[in-house]
Amino acid sequence: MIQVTCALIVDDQNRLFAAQRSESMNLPLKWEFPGGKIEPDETTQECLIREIFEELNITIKIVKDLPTNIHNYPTFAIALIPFVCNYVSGELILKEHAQFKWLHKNELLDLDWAEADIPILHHYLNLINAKS
Ligand SMILES: Nc1nc2c([nH]c(=O)n2[C@H]2C[C@H](O)[C@@H](COP(=O)(O)OP(=O)(O)OP(=O)(O)O)O2)c(=O)[nH]1
Repeated sequence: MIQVTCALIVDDQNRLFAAQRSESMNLPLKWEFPGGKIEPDETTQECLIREIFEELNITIKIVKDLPTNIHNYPTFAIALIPFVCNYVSGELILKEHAQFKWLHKNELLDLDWAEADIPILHHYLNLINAKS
């Protein structure tokens, strides 16, 4: 099973960052939380900070971990390890994705998400709805 970290990056208006995978990637044009596969000898947090810098050219701060979601796609299985994060610095430049959006909570479910992300999105929405 591949271990993949992903970032739920929240801005100061409580919008969440969503990125669309490009046509040439696995799961083409699906929306996801940016991140990537854990390399040997790095922690999940180190992986996520590295991946976000590689993919988006920004530095983030990890705020909180959310429960890992195990998902079986038809051809592979994934353990998707999510973290709530804040933007710290850097100009946002898309290095791999087709496009991105900053979305309010009521807009998030309209996107065509990668299947493994959907339980994570619901967990996040339950958390913030419980707070408000
Ligand atoms: N990054 C990321 N990948 C996801 C998410 N949901 C989901 O099913 N995936 C899948 C898509 C890919 O098959 C796999 C992650 O691969 P990736 O291509 O993004 O990661 P990577 O940059 O480390 O990969 P690579 O180019 O080194 O092969 O996990 C998600 O929210 N974020």
